Amino acid sequence: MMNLADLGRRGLVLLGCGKMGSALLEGWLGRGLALNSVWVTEPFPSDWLKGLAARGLHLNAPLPDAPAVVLVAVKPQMMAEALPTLGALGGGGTLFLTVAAGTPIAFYERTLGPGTPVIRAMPNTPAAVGRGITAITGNPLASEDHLALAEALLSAVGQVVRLEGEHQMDAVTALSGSGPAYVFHLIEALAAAGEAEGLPAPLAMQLARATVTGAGELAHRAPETAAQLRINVTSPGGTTAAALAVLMDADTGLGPLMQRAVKAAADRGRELAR
Ligand SMILES: NC(=O)C1=CN([C@@H]2O[C@H](COP(=O)(O)OP(=O)(O)OC[C@H]3O[C@@H](n4cnc5c(N)ncnc54)[C@H](O)[C@@H]3O)[C@@H](O)[C@H]2O)C=CC1
Ligand SMILES: O=C(O)[C@@H]1CCC=N1
Repeated sequence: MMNLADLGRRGLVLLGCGKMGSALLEGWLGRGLALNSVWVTEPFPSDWLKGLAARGLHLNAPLPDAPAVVLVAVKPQMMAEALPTLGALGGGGTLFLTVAAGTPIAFYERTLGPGTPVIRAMPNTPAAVGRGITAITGNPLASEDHLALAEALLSAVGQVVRLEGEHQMDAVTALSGSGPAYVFHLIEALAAAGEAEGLPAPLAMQLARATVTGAGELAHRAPETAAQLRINVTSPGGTTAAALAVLMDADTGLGPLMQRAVKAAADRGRELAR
């Protein structure tokens, strides 16, 4: 049975440590993972990573023979080049936990050998502040212990949900994996709209940013549904109702637009899988 103590003893390997790998690593180190139990393979290490290496993290060093977990966090486009370098760790007791969008579990099984436990996870960047959400699903070799270990690791940086199966992964990627970008773009669009109504740019951006983060925090904490929170802002015949008439238009509103955006992301995930 594998647990977090085992992870400290046998080691955690990160293949690729860019934005997502760093967000996860930051969360784990914050939760007490020892620097000397982490091996990172990263051709372009950040200054942050180099600083960690100076304090005991193994950076671009020979890997342990049988680490407890390999976290795969390279771009799908780099996968075919990067993953075979870890071929020797496949088919043994090492769990491969991958966050790459689009790359199907079958690819890892083909590259690492059929006896390899693989868990595919889709996190998002709010993990950097402990407020991510990650969806996971494993191959048949990923045991309940493996899933529990992945859950323990990923819950260090936010919520974790288990999927029915890999068939849900492209939709999840399109919703929560890419979703933070849609929200950041909402901040940009809201600020630009404020500017168009005559506000100076810095003030418009301050108002937009605080509004989105404040509303997000309220949605996080309040027991009411999102619909009820929306209704609470909307005075009959008032300003919000006028805006929502535009945003909730069945043909030209945010609903159909968001559907198109999420479908484009899910389609791209399916394309990357080919
Ligand atoms: N950024 C995000 O919001 C999310 C990203 N993901 C997934 O996480 C993965 C990484 O994405 P990001 O961190 O955003 O990209 P990134 O480009 O910031 O990080 C990828 C890292 O892999 C490194 N790399 C390239 N070739 C390598 C090799 N041969 N061996 C080892 N490392 C190598 C790069 O130098 C880079 O630092 C992707 O597969 C993406 O689909 C998943 C969920 C959310
Ligand atoms: O844009 C991407 O492909 C990755 C997956 C989810 C978020 N970023």
